[in-house]
Amino acid sequence: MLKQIVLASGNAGKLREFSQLFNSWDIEVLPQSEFGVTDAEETGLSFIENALIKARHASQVSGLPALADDSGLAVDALGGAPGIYSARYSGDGATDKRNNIKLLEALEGVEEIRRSASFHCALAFVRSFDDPVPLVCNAQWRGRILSEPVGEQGFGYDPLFYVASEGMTSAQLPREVKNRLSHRAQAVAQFEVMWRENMRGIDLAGQ
Ligand SMILES: O=P(O)(O)OP(=O)(O)OP(=O)(O)OC[C@H]1O[C@@H](n2cnc3c(O)ncnc32)[C@H](O)[C@@H]1O
Ligand SMILES: [Mg+2]
Repeated sequence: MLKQIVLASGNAGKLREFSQLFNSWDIEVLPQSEFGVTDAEETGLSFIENALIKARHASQVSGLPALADDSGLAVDALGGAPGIYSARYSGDGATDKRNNIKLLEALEGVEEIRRSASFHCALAFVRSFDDPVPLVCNAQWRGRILSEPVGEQGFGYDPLFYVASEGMTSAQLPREVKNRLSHRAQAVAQFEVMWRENMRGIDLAGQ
């Protein structure tokens, strides 16, 4: 039986990674745009709260179970900023490029050893919009912010995020390597364990 869940995101970079990360699953993960779901207002104060808001919204509009990702970059020297505001960091009309420029400006003059940072990813899965027992996972990926962008792959802050174990930025990593190491990959691995424990034998919204 093919099970469908809605992926509550409008971010093309995330959607691409999720389609690779869920490639071997026996569920069909469809982007929210296919169900006419528009972006929810992210009013939470944590990645987890925002992930739940987005998942509940997508489930309410589509009538299907939904999975949402709320993620971002926390820079230690900036007290964890931009954090949950990563997508909106450069204000109205924010783009990945403008966000990266703003980050470089904020870190100007900060020495290499103090440029540590982490990507965070919270995933929330709800069977229905009012699901009282959502599945929630949270993971992080440590790195360091460079002084200029390097690499063409990935999206968002990837060109500035240096991964010491690989000796390159996450925008230089082959996609299968990012999909093994990243905050999102780790959160999906946690989600897979929860899914196996919780969803065995449970029909998704009667599908
Ligand atoms: O809310 P949705 O619709 O999913 O799309 P979004 O782009 O607004 O997503 P978020 O609210 O979760 O904001 C995530 C921010 O963190 C950045 N980000 C998240 N994961 C990333 C990754 O793997 N590589 C680079 N940047 C990432 C991304 O570029 C955004 O600026
Ligand atoms: Mg968002």
